[in-house]
Amino acid sequence: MAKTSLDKSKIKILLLEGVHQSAVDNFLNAGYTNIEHLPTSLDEATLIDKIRDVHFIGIRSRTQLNERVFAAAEKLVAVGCFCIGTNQVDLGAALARGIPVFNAPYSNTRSVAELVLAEAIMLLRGIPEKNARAHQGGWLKSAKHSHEARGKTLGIVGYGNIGAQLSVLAESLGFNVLYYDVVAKLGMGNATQVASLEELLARADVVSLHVPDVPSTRWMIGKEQLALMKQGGILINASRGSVVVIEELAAALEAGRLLGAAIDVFPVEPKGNSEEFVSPLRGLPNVILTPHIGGSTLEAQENIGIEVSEKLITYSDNGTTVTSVNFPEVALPAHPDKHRLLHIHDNVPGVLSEINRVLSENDINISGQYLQTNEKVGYVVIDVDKAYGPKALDALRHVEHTLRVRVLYSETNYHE
Ligand SMILES: NC(=O)C1=CN([C@@H]2O[C@H](COP(=O)(O)OP(=O)(O)OC[C@H]3O[C@@H](n4cnc5c(N)ncnc54)[C@H](O)[C@@H]3O)[C@@H](O)[C@H]2O)C=CC1
Ligand SMILES: O=C(O)C(=O)COP(=O)(O)O
Repeated sequence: MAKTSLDKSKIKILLLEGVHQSAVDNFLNAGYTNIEHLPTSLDEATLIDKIRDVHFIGIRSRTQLNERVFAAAEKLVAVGCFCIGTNQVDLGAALARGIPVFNAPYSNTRSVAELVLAEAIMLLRGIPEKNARAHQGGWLKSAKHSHEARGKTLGIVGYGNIGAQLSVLAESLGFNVLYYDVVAKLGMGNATQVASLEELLARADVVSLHVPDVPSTRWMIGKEQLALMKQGGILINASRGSVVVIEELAAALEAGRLLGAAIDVFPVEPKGNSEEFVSPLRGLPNVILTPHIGGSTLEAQENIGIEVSEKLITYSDNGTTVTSVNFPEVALPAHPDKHRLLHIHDNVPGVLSEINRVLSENDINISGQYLQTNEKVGYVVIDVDKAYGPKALDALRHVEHTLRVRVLYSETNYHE
């Protein structure tokens, strides 16, 4: 057996941003004991310093994993985003180093949808201002600008998991639902897709944004789009702070063009709970400001902790990459009597035949081989009956275009 193997207690796991304890428990139960669990994100310099000997990192939406961080992450095997969005990770930089990135695509979907629905009702009734006044001893009893949700039109921009979940909840309350998406999507219930963002903005009483942070959504709602919204319309953004030009939203609210807004995500967010939150929206009436807590419920966080840690453990133990957001997806059987080689390489012609030539030259008989590729990377998993000797491993590492080689030995679950 190769002595270069690493046992589970030596695999270092760094969990940032208060990832739920359920993740720590899962890692411990799976035999991974070298875990550092921190309540906050780290600034770039500290992260670069810390990540050098880390094998698995778990983050949420705040930690930026950019090219500079990946360049320092010499031992990094995989990344877990304990959230939905993965825009904080340079997925290309990870892929170029053979590092799969996982997330939790559904675990906080419901939490966001529930919050948005509640905010829509609160804003339609002018509750933020009435509530603030009452706390100050005021009494704003009036039906002016107060509306039922029933019969109003909710316009959902981005009809993915959250948008569709919101659509179902909103219809049950009596909203008519319209949605705009760049992809043709099946509408839930009676929800109807419209052909353009402009049409949605013009027809909706409440507009809610549920798009990812991608180039096409960056600053997609600014002065021009706000001007298309109905007089007295409502805007809700619990997607990403880069989607709305916040100064232009503040201007529309101040001018009385919009009745209200609920904003959970901001172009610049405080790094932690002790830093001041600065925004042109502060102090505006009928504006709900929340500190990026759309997905922050105990239920969601516990489920996310379990889901993402399981994906990292499965990849570590077995090589499966199913649901990775940047990597070829390979679903692998268990390998109790087999030694498993994970070979990650640039997706160029000839690499697989070169790998097989090395195996054949070293008299290694293949009992199972699984290959998936994406545009950039090939991921081949090879099960064999006898351990890979150091000579064969060395040759496999030197196959041209190799990005990374890992070995999972069957008897001891040793990893390289
Ligand atoms: N506030 C919070 O705490 C949370 C925020 N989020 C944010 O919500 C976003 C949406 O989450 P999911 O619904 O799970 O994502 P999803 O990927 O299921 O849906 C996104 C939808 O947006 C559509 N889309 C992409 N570009 C578009 C464009 N230019 N115009 C219109 N539609 C476009 C996609 O086709 C897709 O249907 C996440 O990417 C994340 O940034 C997610 C969870 C919690
Ligand atoms: O799931 C997401 O994309 C979110 O925005 C939630 O982020 P958080 O885990 O609260 O930092």
